[in-house]
Amino acid sequence: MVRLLSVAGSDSGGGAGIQADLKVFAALGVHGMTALTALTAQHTQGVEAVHEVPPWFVRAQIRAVVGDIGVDAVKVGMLAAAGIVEVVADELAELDRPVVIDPVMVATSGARLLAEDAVDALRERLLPLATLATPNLAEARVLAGDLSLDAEAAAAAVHSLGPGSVVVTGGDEDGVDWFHDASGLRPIEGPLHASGATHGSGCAHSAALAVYLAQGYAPFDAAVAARALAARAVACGLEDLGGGPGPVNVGAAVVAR
Ligand SMILES: Nc1ncnc2c1ncn2[C@@H]1O[C@H](COP(=O)(O)OP(=O)(O)OP(=O)(O)O)[C@@H](O)[C@H]1O
Ligand SMILES: Cc1ncc(CO)c(N)n1
Repeated sequence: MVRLLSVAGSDSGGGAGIQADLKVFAALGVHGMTALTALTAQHTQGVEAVHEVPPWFVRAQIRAVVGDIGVDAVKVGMLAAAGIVEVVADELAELDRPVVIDPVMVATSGARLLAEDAVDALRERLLPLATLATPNLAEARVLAGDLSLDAEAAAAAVHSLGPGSVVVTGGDEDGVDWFHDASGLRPIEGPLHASGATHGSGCAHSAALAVYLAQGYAPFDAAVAARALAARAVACGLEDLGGGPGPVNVGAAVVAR
């Protein structure tokens, strides 16, 4: 049994965060485990409140599962605070496993999911530990420190910060994901679905990437497969749920393969 660990926040609305990750893990037939970093009181229209988990307890959750069950790959999502970034970096540095870092910063609704003073720690401590990093264009620009970059330039700039490879996702732009590794830049193209159900697309994408890396896919092949799964999850998304962008539907996406 392939064992996945998600280090991420809880979305009470069940669309993003840990809830999306566990749905992906179950749908792809792997064993999912979690280290919660924060609880959000959240729905499709926004984030009402955030309750951070103390860094020592994030560390305790990671150590608990690594020590007994073992981990084949890790997906990192919302980290909330600099102290949490530091302990996650400490623990991942000890773990010789593929790591996907989704540098979650701001929810689609505009709520901050990472404190502004935690961006430097994310860039300097965590990104160099990533097998693959999956910023969207806005996150890639912040990490690169240049808000005027286009997706191709942003992918190159984030790659130079130390991850093995980078995918700048294009869901909010044109649907083209830009992959950059040591051999350069490649587009990952596919349909852009006109769906009102995109909540959790980025979480589902990075969780699927971690599964495919654990199963031995090369990073580019994993990124192609994860883009296809995330796109189908958007196409099958639950548009009628809630008053905002509805949750992606990962289970239906896997059945539709
Ligand atoms: N409307 C869409 N049609 C097809 N694919 C999509 C669509 N929206 C997003 N995707 C795909 O989903 C994956 C996640 O990308 P996206 O840019 O949505 O991440 P994100 O902005 O981090 O998501 P989130 O809204 O969860 O923060 C990418 O592979 C992207 O191409
Ligand atoms: C908990 C959580 N993680 C990530 C995102 C980004 O989609 C979100 N909205 N909520």
